Amino acid sequence: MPSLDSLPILDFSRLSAGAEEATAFRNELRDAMHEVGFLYLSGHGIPQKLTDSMLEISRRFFDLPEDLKLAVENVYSPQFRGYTRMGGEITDGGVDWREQIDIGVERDTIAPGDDVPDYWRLEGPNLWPEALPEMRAIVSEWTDRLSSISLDLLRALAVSLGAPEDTFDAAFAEHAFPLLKIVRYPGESNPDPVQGVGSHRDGGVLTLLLVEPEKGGLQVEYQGKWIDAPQVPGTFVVNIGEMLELATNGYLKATLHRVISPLRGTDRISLPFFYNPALDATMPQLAVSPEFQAKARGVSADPGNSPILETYGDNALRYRFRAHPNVVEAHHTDLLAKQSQKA
Ligand SMILES: O=C(O)CCC(=O)C(=O)O
Ligand SMILES: [Fe+2]
Repeated sequence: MPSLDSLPILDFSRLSAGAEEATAFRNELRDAMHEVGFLYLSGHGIPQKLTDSMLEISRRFFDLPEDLKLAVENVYSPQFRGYTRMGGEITDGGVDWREQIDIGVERDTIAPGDDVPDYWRLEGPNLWPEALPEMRAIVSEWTDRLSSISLDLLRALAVSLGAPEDTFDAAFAEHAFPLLKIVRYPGESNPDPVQGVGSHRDGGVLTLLLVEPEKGGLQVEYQGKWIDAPQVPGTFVVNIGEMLELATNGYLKATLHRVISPLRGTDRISLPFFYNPALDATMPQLAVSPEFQAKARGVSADPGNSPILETYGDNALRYRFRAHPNVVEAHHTDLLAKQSQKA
């Protein structure tokens, strides 16, 4: 593939514009996710009003007084939900210059036991800021809509690779484990930017990212170079996570990316949504047709050099341990020895 100045753009509405358009969309989706692993998705049908409400409630959250944000700090959540203060997260061995709130699926906690895998510790309630009671309903509509688009994209990818359309459905049907992060990158320096979030691959299946209008900072690796991926109006950035790379034996690519901090005097809000399967799901190995299998590259090395684990929950827990040592210290020191073998 020739060099690339910007990510490909694909119009999601083509998937429901007749058989021919749908096939063309699926093939272009597959090729972009094979070559680049990232694209902009337009035509997704999310009402602008909902997007505006999400960005507005996000900004209001970050504008809350520090003590109200710290009242929902992740250190109070064994499930790693809630607020991460500035400098409280580590990626690629470096400190990320961002604050965020993590919101997952609202479920009961699961009692520990000898036969209960450790990753079930990630199931449980969210921490919602009391000052913003309307946040819950907006976020829940957002995650429902994004889950539905994500599943359609997965089905399209399955078909495009010659596999049954429902290949991935079971892993998500009953107990999917999506996660929304609401993130703010403050502008801290000038002229030399700092690490907003360090270079990484996403650990799940598929990520849909909304960035505030007119904000840059996201960079995506392509052929050994960083490509800028500024916000494009009306689109989400969509990318492949490591579990989908694993499921396709590397045919679809989980691509390295990072965010460079904005300059002092500005900031940047983004909403990465990670569409993840049930914690106990193993990704089905896709029966990729021979034509594509021949071009599969195998699976990229995890940045920490450890193999991607087959069960999603094992990966999820490992990522959480790496990124949020304060939560581990408060709730999970009993697992430290076991986890450090997997790290
Ligand atoms: O904020 C962004 O633009 C991307 C964030 C990201 O890559 C992540 O949180 O995994
Ligand atoms: Fe990411």
